[in-house]
Amino acid sequence: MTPADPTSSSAPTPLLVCDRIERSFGGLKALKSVSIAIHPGQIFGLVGPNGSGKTTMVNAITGFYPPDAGQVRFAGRDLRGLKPHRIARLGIARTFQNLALFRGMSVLDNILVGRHLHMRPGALPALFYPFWARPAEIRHRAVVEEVIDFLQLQDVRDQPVEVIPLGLQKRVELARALAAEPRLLILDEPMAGMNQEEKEYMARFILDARDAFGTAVLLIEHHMDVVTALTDRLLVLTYGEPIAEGDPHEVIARPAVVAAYLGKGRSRAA
Ligand SMILES: Nc1ncnc2c1ncn2[C@@H]1O[C@H](COP(=O)(O)OP(=O)(O)OP(=O)(O)O)[C@@H](O)[C@H]1O
Repeated sequence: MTPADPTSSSAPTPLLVCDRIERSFGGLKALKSVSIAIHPGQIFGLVGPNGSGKTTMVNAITGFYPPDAGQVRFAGRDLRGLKPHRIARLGIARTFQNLALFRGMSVLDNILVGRHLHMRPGALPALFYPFWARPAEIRHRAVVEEVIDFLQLQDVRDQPVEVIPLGLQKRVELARALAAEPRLLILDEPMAGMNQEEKEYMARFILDARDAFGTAVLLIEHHMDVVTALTDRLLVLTYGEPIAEGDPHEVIARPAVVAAYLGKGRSRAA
């Protein structure tokens, strides 16, 4: 552990701060005063039963459904009013609960899409292509090649993405997100539908990505074995409300959390 241990919630400056986020859909309060602080290099777990507000929280952070109240700060910057692509450009990449890959495109091209945030199309770069745009393109390709090596996707790089197994498709989504060189990676159920071996691979890649690039991770996941193995800190939501937060092993044993998962009402943890 380093002096400013990123896995500790007491590390000095959080990368992401969500302060008392509220979000409603019509009469439904999907998020009720939810706060999160994630530090650089930390893997932060967000769990809760179906419909508890996890994806809504991700959408509040990434600007897809801006909060009705509360504040999101990333790297010291207030994200209020920013469009999703601007937020992404600040260094937040996400994967989706349901795969959002481009069918008909190769694995390589799908991963290249992750670089588009860093591309600056325009007449001027095109005019001075050999001097200006070409070096940028070489750099984009180099980053993508590095990610392909890192996630061991060499064997399928030229295949149409829809023909490879689901576990590998999920890995391609992770690759596309990593290709953006994010400071915060948001993974919405990255192991859904995977077999045990695929889950173990994905878990290893998430840990390796954090270790290699120092990326902070917000992980939404239903598999509790994965959550306790990977996360440094855990927040549990039920009906849009935080009911427990802290050390993952300790949190999942709390009676309120057990009750929430067993559907035995909405008792609160201290
Ligand atoms: N665009 C929307 N319009 C209306 N209601 C929505 C919308 N998005 C989410 N909700 C509602 O908000 C609540 C929280 O949904 P959300 O998808 O955030 O839960 P979740 O914890 O991610 O669930 P799951 O584990 O099933 O993915 C649910 O009651 C859901 O029906």
